[in-house]
Amino acid sequence: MSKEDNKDKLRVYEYAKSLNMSSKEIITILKRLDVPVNNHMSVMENGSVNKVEQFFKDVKSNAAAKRDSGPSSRPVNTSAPAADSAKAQNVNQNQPEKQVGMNSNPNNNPSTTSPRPQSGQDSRSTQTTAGSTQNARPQQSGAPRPSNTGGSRPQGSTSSTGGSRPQGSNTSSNRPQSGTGGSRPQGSTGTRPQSSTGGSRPQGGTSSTGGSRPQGATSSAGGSRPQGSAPRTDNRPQGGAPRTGAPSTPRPQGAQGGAPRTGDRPQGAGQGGGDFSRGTGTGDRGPKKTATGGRPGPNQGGQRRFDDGKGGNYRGRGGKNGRGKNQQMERREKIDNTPKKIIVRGSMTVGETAKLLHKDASEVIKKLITMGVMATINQELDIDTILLLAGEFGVEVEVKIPVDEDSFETVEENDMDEELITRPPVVTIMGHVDHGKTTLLDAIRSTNVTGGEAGGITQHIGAYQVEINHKKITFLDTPGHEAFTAMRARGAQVTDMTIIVVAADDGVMPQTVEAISHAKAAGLPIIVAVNKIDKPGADPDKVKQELTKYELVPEEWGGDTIFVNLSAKQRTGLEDLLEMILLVAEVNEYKANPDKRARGTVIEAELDKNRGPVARILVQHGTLRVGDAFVAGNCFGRVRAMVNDKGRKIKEAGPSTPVEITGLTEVPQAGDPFMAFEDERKARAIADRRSTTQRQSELNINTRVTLDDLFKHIKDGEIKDLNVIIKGDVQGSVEALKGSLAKIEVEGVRVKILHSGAGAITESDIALAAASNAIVIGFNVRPDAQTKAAADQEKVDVRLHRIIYNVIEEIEHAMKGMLDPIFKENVIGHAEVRNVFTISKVGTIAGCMVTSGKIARNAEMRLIRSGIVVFEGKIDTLKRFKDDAKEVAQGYECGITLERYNDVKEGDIIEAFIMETVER
Ligand SMILES: Nc1nc2c(ncn2[C@@H]2O[C@H](COP(=O)(O)OP(=O)(O)OP(=O)(O)O)[C@@H](O)[C@H]2O)c(=O)[nH]1
Repeated sequence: MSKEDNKDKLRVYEYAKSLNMSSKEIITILKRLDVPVNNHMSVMENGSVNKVEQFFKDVKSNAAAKRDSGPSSRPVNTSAPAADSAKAQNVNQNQPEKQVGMNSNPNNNPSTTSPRPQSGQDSRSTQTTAGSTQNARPQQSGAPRPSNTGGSRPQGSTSSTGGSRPQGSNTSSNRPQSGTGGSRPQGSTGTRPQSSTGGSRPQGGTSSTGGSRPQGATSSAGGSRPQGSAPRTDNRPQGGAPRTGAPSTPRPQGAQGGAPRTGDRPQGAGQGGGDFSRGTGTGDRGPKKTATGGRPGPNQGGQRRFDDGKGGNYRGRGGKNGRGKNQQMERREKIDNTPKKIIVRGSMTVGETAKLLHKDASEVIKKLITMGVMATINQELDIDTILLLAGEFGVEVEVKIPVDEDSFETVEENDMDEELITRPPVVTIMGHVDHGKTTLLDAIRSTNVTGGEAGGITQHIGAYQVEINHKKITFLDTPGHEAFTAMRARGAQVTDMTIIVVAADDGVMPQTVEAISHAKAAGLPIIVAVNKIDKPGADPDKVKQELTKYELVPEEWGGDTIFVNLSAKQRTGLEDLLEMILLVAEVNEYKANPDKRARGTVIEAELDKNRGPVARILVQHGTLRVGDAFVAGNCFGRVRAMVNDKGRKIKEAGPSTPVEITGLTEVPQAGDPFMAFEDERKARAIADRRSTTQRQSELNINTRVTLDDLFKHIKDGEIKDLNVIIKGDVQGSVEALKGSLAKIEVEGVRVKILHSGAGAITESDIALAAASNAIVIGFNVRPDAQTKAAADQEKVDVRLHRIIYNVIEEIEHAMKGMLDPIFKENVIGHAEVRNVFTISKVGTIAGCMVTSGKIARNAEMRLIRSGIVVFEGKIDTLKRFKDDAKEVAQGYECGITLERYNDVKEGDIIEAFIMETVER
């Protein structure tokens, strides 16, 4: 990987990570260098990287210069051979440079690191033995040791011996320096924000050797490291032994690993950390550090560093110092912890989102404010906001909305383009009675049997496939629009295109028009097959002419409808028809993903005497295999056997393949959705829940539109078109009605006539209305008993009229929400007549006892005698003793006179009621 490549779009945090430094450190350096930078997400241009690198170099050379001049730095270490130290020096000198190299390659850690591991490991292993043992000792012995470690190191110069060093006698003195430190040998000083680190060191110092050190080493070093490294290295060899376990450890590594390490420096730092901790492990802080340092993973500079950090925290906690520092560390960790990608399954609260992003809620809230969203921690964020928010943090989001598998037919699966393959189109044939639908289906089936399918004997399984030009077409075997629409009414969208068969000798007939309406209502492409052209008197052009009225204009006349002349009986023109089907299919690019669990629709199902429930299904997505568990409607099962339309047993069926399956527990209905599930238990549970839901929804009100609730649907924005089917006694009145309805103008909604025709209202009309959420208007026609029953069952609103004006007015009012209000009677109470007084000029007064509810002065009433209503009217006066009363409650006596009625008798019951309007 070239340096350049990696510099592309390099962000501060990435760069920092590559150096095992914190973003904050890099930001500080950048600011020092007057490079504009906002936060850890800021992009680092090549120039900035170079500046930082140069900075490191300078620091290094400064350090080297100091080192050379300052005699102090070299504590002499017993164990470290001179040669080593020399080596180490070199190494260190190199380090920064190499680091630089590294720096430029922030993304390359792995590769860069790779050499490192070995060296690291090597060194470590050696180290450990040398360093750690040695170190450990002194440490243990020396209580003070801890303190020093970190700080002393650089200064270690002062104290020469490991032993002494630890005591930090110096420490104190040195430390400060180091702390200040920056001053620290390397003069890197300034750079080091880590002087703070330096700070940490002391902590560490105090509390624990290793602990602080590593930190210091690792993190602080971060930026400074390079610098620090230089001197340190020097120390290293020497210090190796003496220097307390922790600190020294890395050194040796460095020494040994010298060469390789160089390159890796940054990681080296990390490793150093690791080593430190190890050293420590040997020493006091055993467990934690070991844990930390224990990870010898070669390339994990970064991780280690974390670990070190943690180690540091632990120590910090254990120790007395530096909560604040720990927090700093934590914060640093959090930054580094920012996930690359999160998975979102719906809206979440700010708190939850923050957690997912590994951020403080406050940080997220602040970010939201900058995005213009004021939110509290418990406020819900929708997916869009989460997407934006995550983007602000540079985090990628994958949205996974959980699927409600119970209503699997409504689940939309989005497949990637590359997962989709072209599937055969699914075709339905429709047309008027006797125009030749069945003959055409048979002709296609028998003449286009795929090669190799013996004898061409096909089995009726509700659909079949033919092949032409190596492409398949699936035909639904049940001709006629009723069956088609019945399926559609059940929510099944099975067909891709329709063939409308019109006999050339007969022309367009009522059911031709119906079929066209049904196909259009389903939004499907139409191909017109002009059949029976062999017959004398056949006039294909007349058919074309007639169909223009229904917006089916042939291409040669400037339209876009494909017409094919054929004779199903003589089997001519069939190929043309098939080719046209393929053409339409090609244009519409019907595709499906075969590599997922199967979904489809039940075309037919029955109970077979021998085989039990049998379902013919069309697989529409995925691939169905023998043995698959599935749900079909409210039934479930496991595919026991699968047979194709040629009667052959098959093991699997892909998209657009019709198959007959056995293995169901019950018989589903045509149009039921079908889906395979991972196991039978799940399929059973889903089927059970589906049937419960279905029972409940059947109890609930229908969702079909009626004129009574039309306005509500319009108000709720659920309806923009009022779908209407018009049937009239004669074509003339139908046309007149259509014309008038088209003129109705109500804002936000329009009348859409799905189908119209002369003749009685038929079951087919009801089916179309049910499938398309339409109302049916009958003008001077009525439905027969069967159709009426179908309409009741499907809850289709059928309006019967004899005067066009009334139809228009009713629909217009319904659209405007101006239909007369519906009144409902509400009985408020009963009173029994106990005495009757007749007073001249007043009339008959009924002395009553209120037996239930109350009697109100303004209520309406009916007088009931022996169960028969003898009068219905209004209460004239209502009195309690001599006073007028507004109402009298149950258990009280009252006097009542009725408006314009005096023939009240003892024992009569006065029922009071009020009329209330009911919201539509
Ligand atoms: N001459 C001639 N007769 C045909 C042709 N196609 C169909 N027929 C005849 O027309 C009659 C009706 O054909 P069917 O295929 O049953 O028509 P259908 O549309 O399926 O009729 P239903 O199932 O009742 O709706 C039969 O007697 C066929 O033999 C054709 O291309 N030419």
